[in-house]
Amino acid sequence: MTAIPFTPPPAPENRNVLRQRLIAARRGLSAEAVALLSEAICGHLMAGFPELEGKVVGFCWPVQNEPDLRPLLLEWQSRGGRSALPVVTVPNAPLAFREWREATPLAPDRYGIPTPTEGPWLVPQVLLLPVNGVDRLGYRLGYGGGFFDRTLASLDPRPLAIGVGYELARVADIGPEPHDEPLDALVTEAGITRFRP
Ligand SMILES: Nc1nc2c(c(=O)[nH]1)N(C=O)[C@@H](CNc1ccc(C(=O)N[C@@H](CCC(=O)O)C(=O)O)cc1)CN2
Ligand SMILES: Nc1ncnc2c1ncn2[C@@H]1O[C@H](COP(=O)(O)OP(=O)(O)OP(=O)(O)O)[C@@H](O)[C@H]1O
Repeated sequence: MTAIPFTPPPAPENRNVLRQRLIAARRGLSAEAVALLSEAICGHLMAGFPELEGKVVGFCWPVQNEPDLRPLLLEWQSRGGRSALPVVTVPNAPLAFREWREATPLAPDRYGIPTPTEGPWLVPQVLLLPVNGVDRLGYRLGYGGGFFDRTLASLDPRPLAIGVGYELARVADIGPEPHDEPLDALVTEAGITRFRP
């Protein structure tokens, strides 16, 4: 009998090991690589999701080599769209979102992530979620705060959830738990993966 190669999903306590490994791999990318990969991701989003350009789109300020989507958000703004950045009000709660424009003042939040200090609070119709890891069914590994799971579970209607990340974030199975909210689609430098219609 031939052995079938099979990597079992991580037990919940090993998610942090996987998360740290994937974050370290991304942090190993050069600034030049991040710029090229980010451009490719923005191109796929622009071409593949034309319906987003007039919407309220939540995204994340790029930290730790996350994809830089700012040029795309500015382009959508010029076409009538609005952009929003997450604001952690309290841990263990859904994220709030505040409008971001080029002139919006930002200050580091408790994690050091630049966050709007003024401007209207918005409800996103679409969320572009950075992924540290993502599996074949569209389950995502973030930083372990559970913020986006809580946010997706709390918003009605649920926003379209599009993961953004690099091919190096793909794993077979993150071992989803009941609270994990799957992505609708994933965009990497290689293109678009749709997980549900
Ligand atoms: N760029 C960016 N902004 C984002 C997110 C993101 O994924 N990327 N978030 C996506 O949700 C939210 C922030 N989520 C975070 C969750 C945990 C930690 C973190 O470092 N946790 C520490 C514990 C720190 C503490 O509790 O004081 C840890 O896990 O070691 C950071 C950010 C909102 N802003
Ligand atoms: N809807 C929810 N209600 C209550 N607790 C939740 C909910 N979603 C997630 N959690 C809790 O948040 C914690 C972190 O979850 P998880 O490891 O999936 O975070 P993550 O998706 O990697 O992080 P993030 O979304 O902040 O980037 C878990 O302990 C989980 O119990």
